[in-house]
Amino acid sequence: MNDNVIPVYVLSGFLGSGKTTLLNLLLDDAKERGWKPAVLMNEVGDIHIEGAVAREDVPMTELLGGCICCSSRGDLGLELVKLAQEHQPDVIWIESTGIAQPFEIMDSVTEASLYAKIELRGVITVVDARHLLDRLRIGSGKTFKLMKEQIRVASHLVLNKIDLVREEELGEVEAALSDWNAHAKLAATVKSRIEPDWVYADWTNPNTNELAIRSACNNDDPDHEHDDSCASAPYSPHAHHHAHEENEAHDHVNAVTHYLPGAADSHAFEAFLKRLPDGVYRAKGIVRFHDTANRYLFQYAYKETDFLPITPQKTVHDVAVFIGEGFSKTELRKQLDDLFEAQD
Ligand SMILES: Nc1nc2c(ncn2[C@@H]2O[C@H](COP(=O)(O)OP(=O)(O)OP(=O)(O)O)[C@@H](O)[C@H]2O)c(=O)[nH]1
Repeated sequence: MNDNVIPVYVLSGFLGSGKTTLLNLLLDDAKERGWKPAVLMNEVGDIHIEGAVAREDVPMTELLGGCICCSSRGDLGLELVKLAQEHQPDVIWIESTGIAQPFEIMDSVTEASLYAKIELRGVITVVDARHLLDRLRIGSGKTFKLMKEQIRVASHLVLNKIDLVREEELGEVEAALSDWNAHAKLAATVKSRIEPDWVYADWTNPNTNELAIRSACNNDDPDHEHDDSCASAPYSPHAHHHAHEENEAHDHVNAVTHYLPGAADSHAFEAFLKRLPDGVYRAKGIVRFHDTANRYLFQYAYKETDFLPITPQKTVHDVAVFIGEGFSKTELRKQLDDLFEAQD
């Protein structure tokens, strides 16, 4: 059994922005790398119309008839756990419906981390450049608000369909994106053509333990053509512009999943929760303490904490997850490691 943590990526973005196009590209790439991917899809209607993406070799779960962020939210977590346990994939992508609220999805993904060894590694939001431009000009409305929210929580922004806007218009949309989310990595694309390492750059492949970096935009490659896909890759001048923000970007966290190596002192842990920065909206996890007999399920929401003693019937891992923005992921992990020191 693969005992490593399975990375989960959420593909977000408004209806028709290019998420499925991106997913297809990522699946092709995964195949080339010899990875075993799995996909969780969600459609608003009752019938999934993206048959094009269905592949026999990729485990795929569909949540139909609702939006994963509301009616079938519990199902998302359950299905995710099932996918992880049954297939032990190397990576899971969740393609969310174009009208999903990203914070809610993150909440259910991190919830699933309590039951299976998975970790939310990124939220990739695909933005239709033309559509956003039109919405910017109107400047209000439900759709505009939702697009803004999806952009705000992204770790990666794919500004797609740039073939449909003029150069000066592109500048206008880019300015809006960096205004709403200065920390996300940004790539401007046609047909969502990114270089996948741009997404995986800091991900160590769980099966090989090697950093999964492969530069397809290598100019030494005799087959290399400097086409759109390379122009939109992180190695392009455009993306270099954002490269200096990369360290910061890691600290602009949407969600942190931290598997705990040992037990902590219960009072020290409570004090740690009380001291959590304001940017942490939500935390939960399964923890063990030196000074108590039980393991505990803890919940934290807007400064309120709750501990429930548990006796799991099945194997569950000790883990703590945090959702919020503008707090330091590195600092949080360090504090947790200090608290939950591994026992020999
Ligand atoms: N002109 C243009 N069309 C594009 C581009 N990228 C994708 N499309 C087209 O836009 C349409 C929607 O793309 P999808 O990838 O299905 O978008 P989606 O976000 O998965 O759509 P939903 O599932 O409805 O949310 C398709 O017809 C694509 O071929 C692009 O860069 N430029």
